[in-house]
Parts: sequence; structure tokens; C-alpha cells
Amino acid sequence: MASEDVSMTDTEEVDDFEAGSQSFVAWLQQHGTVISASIEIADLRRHGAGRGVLAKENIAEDEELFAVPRSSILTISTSNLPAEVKTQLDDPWLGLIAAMVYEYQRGSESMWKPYFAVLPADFDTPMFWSDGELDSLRGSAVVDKIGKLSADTAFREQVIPVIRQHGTIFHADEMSDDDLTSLCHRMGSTIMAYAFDLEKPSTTDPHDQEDGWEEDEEESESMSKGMVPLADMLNADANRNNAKLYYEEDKVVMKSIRAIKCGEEIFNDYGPLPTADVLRRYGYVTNNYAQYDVVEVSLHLIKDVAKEHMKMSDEDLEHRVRYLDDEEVLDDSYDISRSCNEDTKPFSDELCILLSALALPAIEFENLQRKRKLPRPALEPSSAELLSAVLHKRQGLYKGIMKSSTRNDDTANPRGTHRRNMAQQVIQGEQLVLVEALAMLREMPLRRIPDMRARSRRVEFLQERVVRRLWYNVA
Ligand SMILES: C[S@@+](CC[C@H](N)C(=O)[O-])C[C@H]1O[C@@H](n2cnc3c(N)ncnc32)[C@H](O)[C@@H]1O
Repeated sequence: MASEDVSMTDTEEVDDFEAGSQSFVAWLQQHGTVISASIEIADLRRHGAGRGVLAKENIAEDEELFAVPRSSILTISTSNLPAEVKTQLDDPWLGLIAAMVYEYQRGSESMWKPYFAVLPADFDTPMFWSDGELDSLRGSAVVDKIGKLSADTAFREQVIPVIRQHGTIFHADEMSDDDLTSLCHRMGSTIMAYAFDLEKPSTTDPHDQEDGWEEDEEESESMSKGMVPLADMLNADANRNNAKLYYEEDKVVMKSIRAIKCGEEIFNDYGPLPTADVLRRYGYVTNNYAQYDVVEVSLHLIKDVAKEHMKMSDEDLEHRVRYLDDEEVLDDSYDISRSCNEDTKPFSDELCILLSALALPAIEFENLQRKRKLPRPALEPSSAELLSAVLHKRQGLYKGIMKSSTRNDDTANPRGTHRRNMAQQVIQGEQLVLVEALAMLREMPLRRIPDMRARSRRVEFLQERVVRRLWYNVA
């Protein structure tokens, strides 16, 4: 992980890594990128962060750090892919993958060659983990979001046929389908960790912009994507971001959004992502993302627990769930968030409505339904108790993992150990979400009880006073 104040060691030899950075900077400048003298690309491998950008001197808020002409951004439009091929690729994600495969395969003929030289060839994202490594993430909903199979299918059905049809243009005649699939995965994972959504609102005034979080993933799916050289050399660490990319007509400009001291790392903003999603998209974890951690609880699990806990018949359960579905308040899963996350409630309104609907006595549920009403989006003692049972059950899904991830069977494989450690951090973060949520639920009835307790303490006090008076009177 990158530290707050890191500087390059002068003694470090100019190795391939450094030479790659230098050629990259020379290439950027040749193609019109303007780089402030107050920043430098640094070698942060000893912090496990690859390349990063550091301040070489104190930087004021709102200072321009660099400006990249739009012509240097690698997109499907700027790539030299022939027009007839571009028209065959209308999905922004798959289109950029194909454009990158094309430019990469062109080698020195591609204007982006020095850029490819600093982009990663392998990844620590779970997409590339072995089954054993993935097992250490068991229990986290992230495992079902990796999407390797769906990516394989999209490459096989939508990208590789286009590459095959233009095999000579893509220099791919000699490549097997497996080789092409691997190359598509490499480019796809690079896009996932490096690309920017290019159709953001454009204003040059940082204060006019929203809070700077990236769009959510679904929204981002439909946006035009581009590889923005240099902007993508900035690392990120949750809310330590101190720079932001602004979109102008002919260029994109990275500016400081707060003062940055000499030696400090310049951080971009990857969004308020739970640790599990940082791992899935970027292949690293830091403690600072733990504040956004969530635990996903499936509707399926809630139904199972409700059936047992509320002693409901299948018919009654399905009847209530169907009603919520008809009223469009039903989800497939619900996120439980940290109490320290100021942007989200630990228990969403939709979750509270579902739990209340399941915990209501039959007669009350029927009354609501007759009036076409929904339960209040709040936890009552009965729904809180049901949620508590659900969360205990959810906790159980992690049980096996802690044992397997503490296995010490891969000391000879530092990469495997690193991946298992990252998995452990994800799992521990999610377990903390559950522990906090259960503690909150335990305190909930107590919040009602203080009134009762206060009342009973007052009753005791009054009784005592009466007794004392009686005593004094007697005395
Ligand atoms: C947009 S790139 C940033 C440049 C990258 N470090 C490089 O060397 O090319 C995103 C990748 O940088 C790494 N990264 C970003 N922020 C990091 C951090 N705080 N700690 C460790 N690695 C980080 C992860 O590998 C991530 O996939």
C-alpha cells in the first residue's frame, strides 16, 4: 500500500521499470501532454503499489498537474482500427477491448506502444485467482460478481469472431482462441482498473462538480470509455484523494483539489467502494476502504430464516413476498452497511419493509394489503429480532473460510499468500459489518427500555420515598 509520504530512493538503479516510466513521459510530452514540474512518476513497488505520482514540491489547491490532449486518449474512436471493424463493435466495453487488442498487436506501428509498456501484463484481481485462492473469499458476495464465465462468453461470441474475421488486421492469424481469450481478459482487466468514463459533465471549476465519486457500475457500463495515459498512473486510497480529472473540449486536465505537500502521493478517486469491490476491480486492498464495507444478504436467505423463525407456511411466505414484488419494493439482495458510513443507512428502507412484512401477524399484514399499504420502513422489535436471526445465519456462511485462509500451505507462493491475505481483509471487514449490525440490533430494544427503565427507576424512587416518609413519620 502506498504511504502518505513516500520519496524515491536515489540509490535505486535505473532498471527496466524506470526506463519504462521515462520513455512513457517522453512519449506523453511528444504527443502534447503538458506535465507540471511539481510532479513525478514514482516507483512505489516497495509499497505494493506499482507506479504512482508524487508531489516534487508543495502544490496549492486547484493547481493544474497535467493536461492530456484528447488525441492521446486510447478509445475505440481514436484507435486506428478500420472503420468497418469499429462498426461491428457497438458495446463500449467490448469495443475498447478490441481496440486495445488491435493497438497492442500492432507493436511499434501503434502510437500507444510506450503506453502499453507501462500497463500491467498480469493482475491480482480475483478474475485470475486459482480455485483455492477464491475459496478464501467464500462467504463474500464478491465471489459471484467476478464474472469470469460471462466475460469468456462475451469474448468468444462477440469479440473473437470480429478478430477472426479481420485476422490479418489484428495480427491474430497464428493465435489460438485460448490465446485471444487471455489477451481479451488482459485488456478487459486493464480497462477495469485503468479506464475512465469519458462522458462526465464537463466544467473547469472543481467547486461546480459533485462530490467526485465515480458513477456506479451500471451507469458506467453505458458510458464511453477511454484509457487516459498518465491520469491512470494515479493510485487511490478511499477518501485520501487530492486530485481530480476535468474534461475540456480538446484535453483532459488533472488538478489538485486540495493543497499537497512535497513528497506526498497524488491520489485519484476510485469511489466509495467496499474493500471487496476494490479487490475485484483493482486487485488491492487498504484499510481506508473498510468504512464502505457491506455485507450482502440475499432474499433467499431472508426467506429461509423467516420461514423457520416466524413459523410461516410456504404459501404465506410467498404470498407476502409476491405482494412486495407487485408493489415494486422487493430486491434480490440487501446490503448491510457500516454505521460509520454517513452516506448509507446500515439497514435500508427496502430491507426494513421486507422484514416488517414478514414479521407482521397475519391479520395485520392482510389489513395493510387490503388498504394497498406497505409497512413503515423502520425496525420494530419483531422485525429487528428476525433481522438478528438472518444476520446470525449470514455470519455462518463465513465460518469455513477463516480456517482455510489461515492455512499456511503456500509459503512457497508469495503471490498466493498475498491474495489470501487480501481475501482475509475482505472477510474480516464484512464480519465486522455483521458484528456491528448485530450490536446495533441488540441495542435497539434497549432504546425503548430506557423509558421503561427510567419509569421503573422513578417508581422505585417514589416507593423508596414513601417508605422513607413512613419511616420518618414512624420515627
Ligand atoms: C489506475 S492504476 C494506478 C497506477 C498503477 N499503480 C500502475 O503501476 O500502473 C490502478 C492500479 O494501481 C494499483 N493501486 C492503486 N491504488 C493503490 C493503493 N492505494 N495501494 C496499492 N495499489 C494501488 C492497483 O494495482 C490498481 O489496479
